[in-house]
Amino acid sequence: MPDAPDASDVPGAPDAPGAVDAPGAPGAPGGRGTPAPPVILGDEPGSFPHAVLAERHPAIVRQVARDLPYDPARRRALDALLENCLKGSIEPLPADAHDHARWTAWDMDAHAGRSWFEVPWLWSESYFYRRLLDAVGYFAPGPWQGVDPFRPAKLADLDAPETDAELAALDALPPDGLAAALLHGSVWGNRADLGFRLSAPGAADRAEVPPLVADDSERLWSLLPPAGDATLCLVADNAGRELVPDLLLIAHLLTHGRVRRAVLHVKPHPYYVSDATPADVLDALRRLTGAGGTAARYGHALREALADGRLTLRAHPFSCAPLPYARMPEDLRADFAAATVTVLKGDLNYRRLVGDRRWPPTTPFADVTAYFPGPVAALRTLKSDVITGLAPATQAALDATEGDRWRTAGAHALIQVRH
Ligand SMILES: O=P(O)(O)OC[C@@]1(O)O[C@H](CO)[C@@H](O)[C@@H]1O
Repeated sequence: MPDAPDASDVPGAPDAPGAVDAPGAPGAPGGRGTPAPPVILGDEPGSFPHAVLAERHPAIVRQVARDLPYDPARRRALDALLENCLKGSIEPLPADAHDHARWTAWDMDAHAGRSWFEVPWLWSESYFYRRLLDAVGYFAPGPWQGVDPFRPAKLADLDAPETDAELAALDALPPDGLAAALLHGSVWGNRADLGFRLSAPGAADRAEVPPLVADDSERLWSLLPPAGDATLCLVADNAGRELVPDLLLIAHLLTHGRVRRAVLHVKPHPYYVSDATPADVLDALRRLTGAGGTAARYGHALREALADGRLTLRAHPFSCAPLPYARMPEDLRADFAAATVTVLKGDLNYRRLVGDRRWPPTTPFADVTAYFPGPVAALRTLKSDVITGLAPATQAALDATEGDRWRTAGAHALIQVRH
């Protein structure tokens, strides 16, 4: 299902290849004189990025082959992808691929011919999902066109009994605590990431409501005063049990007058297993309206807001780009610039926001996001090495008690805001 061209298809667009990815390049996140450290690659055996390429991706291919009755040709293509990712080199998209020009603008030629482990990890992960969609026939005319290979896993998650319990719990919350509870629900909902659970089974349940390592929630609320005129842009991450609390938060803000208009960005096609697409938004709305109580009320409020234009859904091609947001195209930049605040959900969006680099954890969040065209907030559980904005004492305490594990285990979270 070809998606619409975006500004980055235009030669010379501001996100031209190489513009800001090179360490220390002008305009690289790091702004205000903070030199940019090296971009993270997947080439170090034993490292988290290496394990994602060598272990998580094969597990994802096996899951997809198990979950849907693909025909022999599709299965051979999945096997070939696996072989290529582990032992081969990156092959460019076929010249007639609908998004060939876009991927060319997104550095494809620079990385073709190299091992998947030797190019920026953000790039190789993203390209893996693009190739996986090719293997299952997602873009090609035929019976599998537009069939989400991750839909069985996403629906199982959405329909899990835990979701019923979470939705019913809403009715027991005191009205004056609802906004804070929904914000925290949205943050911790980010643990419901199906790719992550494949390689860290049980991780999402292990920690007992662990503390936030940074909490700028007061700053976030100050941007959204009651009876204000705010436009909220929320860049979603996962479907199912993360999208449900995200939607509840949006519904609450809209119905309580803290936000006049909301824009919800989702992915134009399946990505990183559980990332939300427009179809997943409809599934989540169905789940809400069928639940009863506050959840159903909010579900109906969201349907009305979509219908009358107070809530807009976007599926921009750059949402599936293998690049940092510093290279976003002009139309997306304008969207974010028009928002009172843009809330970016999840680990991958965090990596793209600050740059997928080995930042010292105490690097100021405001510095690395200075390029962003308006106030920006990150709501994320920690599932990869990238981190900025920690107080020195927080980093010291985490290192002392957990070694390096706190960075990737999904047991900590953060709310960071730059005005
Ligand atoms: O963006 P999300 O859903 O919070 O997390 C995505 C994730 O599971 O995938 C990447 C590794 O593949 C990491 O950034 C992170 O662990």
